[in-house]
Amino acid sequence: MTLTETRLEKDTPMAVDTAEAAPLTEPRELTLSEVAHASGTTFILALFVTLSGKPCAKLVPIQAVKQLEEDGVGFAGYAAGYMGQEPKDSDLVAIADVSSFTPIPFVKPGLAIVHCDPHVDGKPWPYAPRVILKEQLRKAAELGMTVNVGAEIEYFLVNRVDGQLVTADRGDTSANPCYDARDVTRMYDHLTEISEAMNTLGWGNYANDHEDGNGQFEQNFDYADAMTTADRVITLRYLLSVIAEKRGMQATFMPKPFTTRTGTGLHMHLSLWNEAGAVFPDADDELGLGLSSTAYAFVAGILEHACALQGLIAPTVNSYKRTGATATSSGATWSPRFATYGGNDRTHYLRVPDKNRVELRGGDGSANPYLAAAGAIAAGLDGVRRNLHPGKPGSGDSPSDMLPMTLLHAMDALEADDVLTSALDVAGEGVAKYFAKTKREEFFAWHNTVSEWEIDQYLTAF
Ligand SMILES: Nc1ncnc2c1ncn2[C@@H]1O[C@H](COP(=O)(O)OP(=O)(O)OP(=O)(O)O)[C@@H](O)[C@H]1O
Ligand SMILES: N[C@@H](CCC(=O)O)C(=O)O
Ligand SMILES: [Mg+2]
Ligand SMILES: [Mg+2]
Repeated sequence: MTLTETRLEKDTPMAVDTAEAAPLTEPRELTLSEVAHASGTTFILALFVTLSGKPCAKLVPIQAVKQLEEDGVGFAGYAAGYMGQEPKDSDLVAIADVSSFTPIPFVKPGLAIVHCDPHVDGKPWPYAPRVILKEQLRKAAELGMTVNVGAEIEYFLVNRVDGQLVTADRGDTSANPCYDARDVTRMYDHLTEISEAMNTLGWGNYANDHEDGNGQFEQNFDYADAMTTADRVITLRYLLSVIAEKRGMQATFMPKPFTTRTGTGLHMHLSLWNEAGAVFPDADDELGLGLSSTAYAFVAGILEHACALQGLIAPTVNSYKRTGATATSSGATWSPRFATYGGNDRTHYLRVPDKNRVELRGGDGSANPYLAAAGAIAAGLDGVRRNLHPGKPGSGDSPSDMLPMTLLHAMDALEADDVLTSALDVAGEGVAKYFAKTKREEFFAWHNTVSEWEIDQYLTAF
């Protein structure tokens, strides 16, 4: 649970005056208590994420930082929900990963977040999303590769008025609000507060825009290694939620909050790297995308496992109103219905914007970023190991490429897919079954609820 000085970014608030800490002859590892004290932290949110993507934390005062560093902090896993625990089970002990330590004084002066790995009885808990992603990164390392990921955070700013969901900016009602300069300006204080926070942290916020749906925004930050990006997605969702609340709004990452408007994606850009550098580019590519055979194999792996992967990157009932075979057509919503790939073309499941990366557009704001990255990497690496080829880019949609229509179809596909179930089952069987079972229950809970639509449709129909 330590951090080497050389990994600290100079311009982040956690940078330490190293002269005080140790001689500079060799990089030395900094402890949680050192980085916390050096950054003026007074309270730490020791945080882990459940399988459903809920951030859970205990607020630890600086006086107890040594205890957090040495023993972790305990949680009743069953109470957290969705962590594979029963009420009788031993505590989940969250062990801080100091490399994820992030001061967030923009929320409260002196506050920091540290992402933690839940353990049970001294061992990493296999139901913990961070533990699952770590295992997949270890598998990539066995192939001599590391994975970089860039994530795009889209969200709506909303309010509930008299039980109705409305956009927080009531003036934002244009038929095509995408990129509208006035909508961005009206939300200026919120957007710039988030932008400044990201840049203070050294994340490289480079754009903020109004998206395709009224009240929908996107705020971008630079890619990093897969684990860092997954942690940042969680941190940013948290920041967006609490900063929106400060202004009397709610930030929502729900995939499709409004039936008739564009949904909320979590696009993930992925690239592979080895000792020689970037693995994806290859100037000799005959198919014209500038990709190497390894990149094509990675693409082919994701396409082959796409239906099962949707179960991880589009994991709610609501997800299938944004994407999939029966959702509104792709041109209008920019979300895919078919598992296809192409060049710089946003109607595909996998888009290759340039020779350096592939963009996976199937995921949405309800995705757990650790499971989403783990699933995408497992699928892609399966293609690499088997040296698959995806065929020509841009070949049209065909019924055999259809993405799942509902969460239930996605769970069937997930359970039938050995590669993705083993990606979840890092310590043998259990997690994939548990995940699918819980998601099926979610599906039937929704299915068994009588909706307004049904009343309108059937009340006087017979
Ligand atoms: N080689 C790479 N590996 C992984 N991620 C990358 C790489 N190069 C760029 N990225 C990341 O890809 C993401 C691009 O997001 P951005 O929203 O700018 O693109 P976009 O997909 O064109 O947008 P949209 O889908 O909203 O039209 C950023 O997070 C960026 O840092
Ligand atoms: N909101 C779209 C993406 C829009 C875009 O490409 O910027 C989605 O659900 O994936
Ligand atoms: Mg974008
Ligand atoms: Mg995108």
